[in-house]
Amino acid sequence: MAGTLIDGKLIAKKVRGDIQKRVDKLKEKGVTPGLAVVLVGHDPASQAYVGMKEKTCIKLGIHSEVYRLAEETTQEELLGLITKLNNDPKINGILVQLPLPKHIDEGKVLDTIDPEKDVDGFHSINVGNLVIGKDAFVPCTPYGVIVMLEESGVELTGKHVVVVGRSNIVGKPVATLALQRHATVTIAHSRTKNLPEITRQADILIVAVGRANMITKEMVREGTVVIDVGINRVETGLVGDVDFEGVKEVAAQITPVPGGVGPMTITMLMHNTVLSAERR
Ligand SMILES: Nc1nc2c(c(=O)[nH]1)N[C@@H](CN(C=O)c1ccc(C(=O)N[C@@H](CCC(=O)O)C(=O)O)cc1)CN2
Repeated sequence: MAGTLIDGKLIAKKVRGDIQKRVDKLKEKGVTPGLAVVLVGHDPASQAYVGMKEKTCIKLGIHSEVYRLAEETTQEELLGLITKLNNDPKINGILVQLPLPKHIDEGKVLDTIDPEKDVDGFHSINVGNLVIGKDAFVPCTPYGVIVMLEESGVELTGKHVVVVGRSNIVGKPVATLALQRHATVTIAHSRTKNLPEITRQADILIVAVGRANMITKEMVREGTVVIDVGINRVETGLVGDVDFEGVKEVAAQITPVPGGVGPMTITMLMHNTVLSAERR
């Protein structure tokens, strides 16, 4: 292997150590941070992620409430629960697991969460504040990507960051965060022409498109740092958006799947929940 591995599990463990200290400090002051997670329906991957969030809260001593609602829950019922959680002093963070069933308006739900408890950073106010550089909750996966780069000694200033994918959850916010750190940023997407020509210009390549193994060795220049945000379930198990075996031969540093960005998502959620409790 030419490049070195960016070990998400190891970095997540280190960051969680710091979060643990902050939880302990809050508890000394009589404050227990609290996170409420709402899951609608029975998507197996979502159920697993919610279980992982609950387990991590318990490990860190964060109060955890999980609401598992039936697939046919109405939008009004869901908004009612969010309003109740907005007014609950035990709860510092509220997260609605995505994706939601089709009959529910995702934007309406996310904008009903109190922006001060919006630990996912998906409320329009937090999205807007992030873009203009004001105080905001930073969405967990993009935040995790930036922390991984920083912990791996990768400087962003002046670098060409190419983001493949323009989702609200990952592509757009990670591009914003890289820009704030003085990178030159290109966002590529499904309609981008000559994608390999663009990805080969990257110093740092961040891929979040949800298509198994779509970034091949030929699309990556020697010495690039490659961050794979994709999690795709294929017959052989979990794979990313990057053809790991091929690309690792040319990359300077690369994240694996699993064990790369994934563990950082839940870690940064814990960070945001503790931050919300500290702000209170
Ligand atoms: N409200 C939200 N919904 C969703 C988010 C989000 O940030 N907020 N992100 C994803 C899912 N997600 C957290 O919710 C998540 C995805 C992956 C992992 C993770 O640790 N993955 C492991 C593999 C785990 C496995 O075996 O499946 C890894 O990559 O090593 C954690 C959280 C969509 N929804």
